[in-house]
Amino acid sequence: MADYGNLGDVAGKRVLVRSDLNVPLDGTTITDDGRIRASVPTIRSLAEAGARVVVTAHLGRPKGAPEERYSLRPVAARLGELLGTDVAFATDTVGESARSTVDGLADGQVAVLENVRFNPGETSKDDAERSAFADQLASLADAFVSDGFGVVHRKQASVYDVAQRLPHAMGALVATEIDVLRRLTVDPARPYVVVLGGSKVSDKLGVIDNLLGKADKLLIGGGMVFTFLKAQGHEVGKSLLEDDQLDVCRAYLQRAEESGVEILLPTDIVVDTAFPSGDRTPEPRVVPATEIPSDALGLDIGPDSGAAFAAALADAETVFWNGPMGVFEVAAFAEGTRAVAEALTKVPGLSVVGGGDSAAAVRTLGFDESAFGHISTGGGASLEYLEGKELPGIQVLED
Ligand SMILES: Nc1ncnc2c1ncn2[C@@H]1O[C@H](COP(=O)(O)OP(=O)(O)OP(=O)(O)O)[C@@H](O)[C@H]1O
Ligand SMILES: O=C(O)[C@H](O)COP(=O)(O)O
Repeated sequence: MADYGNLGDVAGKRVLVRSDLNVPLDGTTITDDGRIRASVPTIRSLAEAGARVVVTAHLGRPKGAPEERYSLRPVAARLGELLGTDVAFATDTVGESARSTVDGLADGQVAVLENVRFNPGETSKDDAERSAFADQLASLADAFVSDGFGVVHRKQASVYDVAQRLPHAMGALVATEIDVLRRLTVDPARPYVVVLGGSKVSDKLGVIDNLLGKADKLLIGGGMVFTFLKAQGHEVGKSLLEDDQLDVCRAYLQRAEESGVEILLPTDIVVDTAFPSGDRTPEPRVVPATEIPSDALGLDIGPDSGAAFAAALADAETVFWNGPMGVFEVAAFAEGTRAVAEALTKVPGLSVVGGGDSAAAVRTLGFDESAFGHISTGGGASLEYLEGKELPGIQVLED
């Protein structure tokens, strides 16, 4: 029998799959298809089991109305290439096109619906509006499979409400992601080292609060560094800074000292006088982290810091890394990220890379994905999991 988890035999059934196909695009060119590839196994196994697979997903953050640049059409085409089969595409989310596309599916065929965020009901904070949209989505299917791990922290119609309306199951990707992240929260093998970077500073400070009680070492790079350096009384020039988080950073440094957790900040920084853009040739300079000139901004951790971070990772049994160490998209500021990625490939224990940009960095810098224990498709979702927050898209499956 063609079983899919607790859904039983799915042959001939219309199965709505929520995937996270939110990939970076340059025009209509997909610059990193990692999330599409990660979504393939669940879609393929349902199709092979004879289901009529209806994929719903978002791309970017459109404001509840169609916008050509956020169309999933190129993503559906790439999915078809990866599956090695034609994938039908509906030009709306739950309208005429969606209905006729789903009606036209034979057993084992796959369709992708247009960007679910083109409908204002998807992300609405108004329960009635979200419910009405979820009713329409649910009417397109007989069962629901939740496989968009990157979006399970969102209480949105296609993630949360639709699961309340249909027999549902957790997809293989979500199950794998949760399994790996659980190993980071429940009795992780030690030493447990966490590396944090990137630019969404205030989003990520919350995770530090939780990790101070769990990790043995915390390595901080990327745009997060400067709020910490400033909190220690150093000048940071024009670097990324969240002034309203200075007290929070000071409190973390204090708590780390009291609880014996080692927080490693970079000792040298690669600076430039302007953020890289257009044709301007970067003019990188390495300066001590405590002496960032007033006209400069920090764009990467320096070589000494890269080596120190690598050394701190050398004996790690568990590592979680989120957020690049610098503006890795520009070669002059990619070396810190490369040093950390390289070190992660050598750790003796479990290494997890979490976050859309971190995963893209690893791939664009040419690392083989198999050199890492796990590359998570979730940025915000994996952080919220590690923060100990309840994820609505998981909780609804367990209810
Ligand atoms: N010193 C810095 N100053 C400004 N931006 C930086 C700095 N270091 C890294 N970045 C930028 O941070 C961005 C990635 O940060 P982000 O916090 O979004 O990472 P992520 O968690 O891996 O991704 P996502 O949240 O999309 O899953 C990159 O585009 C990089 O250029
Ligand atoms: O890119 C992500 O982290 C996920 O696709 C979720 O997207 P969102 O932050 O726009 O909800």
